[in-house]
Amino acid sequence: MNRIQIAIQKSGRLADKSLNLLERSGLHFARSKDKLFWYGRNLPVDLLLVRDDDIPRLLVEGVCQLGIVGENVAEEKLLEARQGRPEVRLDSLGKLDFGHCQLKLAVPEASNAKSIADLAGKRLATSYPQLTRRFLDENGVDADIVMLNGAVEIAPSLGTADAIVDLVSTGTTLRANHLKAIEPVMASQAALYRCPQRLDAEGEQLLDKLLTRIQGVQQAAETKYVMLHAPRSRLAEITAILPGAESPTILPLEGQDDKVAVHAVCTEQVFWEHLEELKDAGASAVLVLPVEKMLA
Ligand SMILES: Nc1ncnc2c1ncn2[C@@H]1O[C@H](COP(=O)(O)OP(=O)(O)OP(=O)(O)O)[C@@H](O)[C@H]1O
Ligand SMILES: O=P(O)(O)OC[C@H]1O[C@H](OP(=O)(O)OP(=O)(O)O)[C@H](O)[C@@H]1O
Ligand SMILES: [Mg+2]
Repeated sequence: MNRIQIAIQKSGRLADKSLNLLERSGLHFARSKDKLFWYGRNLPVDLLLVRDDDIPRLLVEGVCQLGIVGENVAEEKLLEARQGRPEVRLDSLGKLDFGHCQLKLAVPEASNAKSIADLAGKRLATSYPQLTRRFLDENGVDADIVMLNGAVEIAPSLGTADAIVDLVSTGTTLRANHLKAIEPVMASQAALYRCPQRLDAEGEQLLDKLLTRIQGVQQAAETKYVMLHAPRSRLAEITAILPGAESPTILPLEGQDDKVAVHAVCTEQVFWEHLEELKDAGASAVLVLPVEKMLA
């Protein structure tokens, strides 16, 4: 059968987490430091390490069958490709819960602008001209877009733009450049995409298998195995506190009639607040363990 190629970012914000996710999904690659192609050792699945901007096109053209890229880049490149070919598609297989950021409209701290409407006729610097144009159009505002590939945040102080549309996470970059965000344009995180072309039956089966594994790893990341001792009389109260736990296992404790052991798979995040509530409800010996893999 043909091998499946997965495209991920070679280096940058998404690189390590993308590779880590695939490795935790049981894919092993013959790593090579300089090469852009890592051969899959245990499954017919290889890795292509590229600039993130190239990933959407590799998928659209079917050069790669799977890819991990920020929704911001996928959407920007899709809008760009659709200008010449309106039929172009890219199928998202789900968000991956890393690489969280927001594309935001920001202006100099001293500016009076409060919204995009206040920037009519002005210049907006961005690396995302398509998303910025769509945002302008949606708001019925006309403004000039100054395309910059990097260092967008210095455009206002250089006098080449009046505002920027750029990625923000902690806000440190904006603050360091005396800018303030005034409107969100798009929320983004890393997502898994597939090529729009259908593969042969074997290829589709392998894609399904990979997707199930990746979802299993993601679900396991949120899931915790909780073990505790509970007074029999407060069992209902205690199990109700366990977040996302369906039918916990109740086990007897040797020599103790009034206490039982409770084991539960919590599919939602377990916070310190939950543990404090459990303790207040009479639970003791509470253990929270990570879950490595899950298969429903
Ligand atoms: N500050 C941030 N916090 C979290 N995620 C971010 C942040 N900045 C960017 N991202 C996400 O990570 C993606 C990659 O960001 P990065 O800065 O590594 O891109 P790049 O410089 O374009 O890399 P490349 O060299 O691959 O083109 C972005 O497109 C976005 O989805
Ligand atoms: O709100 P913050 O937490 O400061 O994050 C935002 C910054 O992060 C990204 O750049 P990155 O640091 O990845 O470097 P780059 O500009 O070289 O891509 C983005 O382009 C912003 O500049
Ligand atoms: Mg890039």
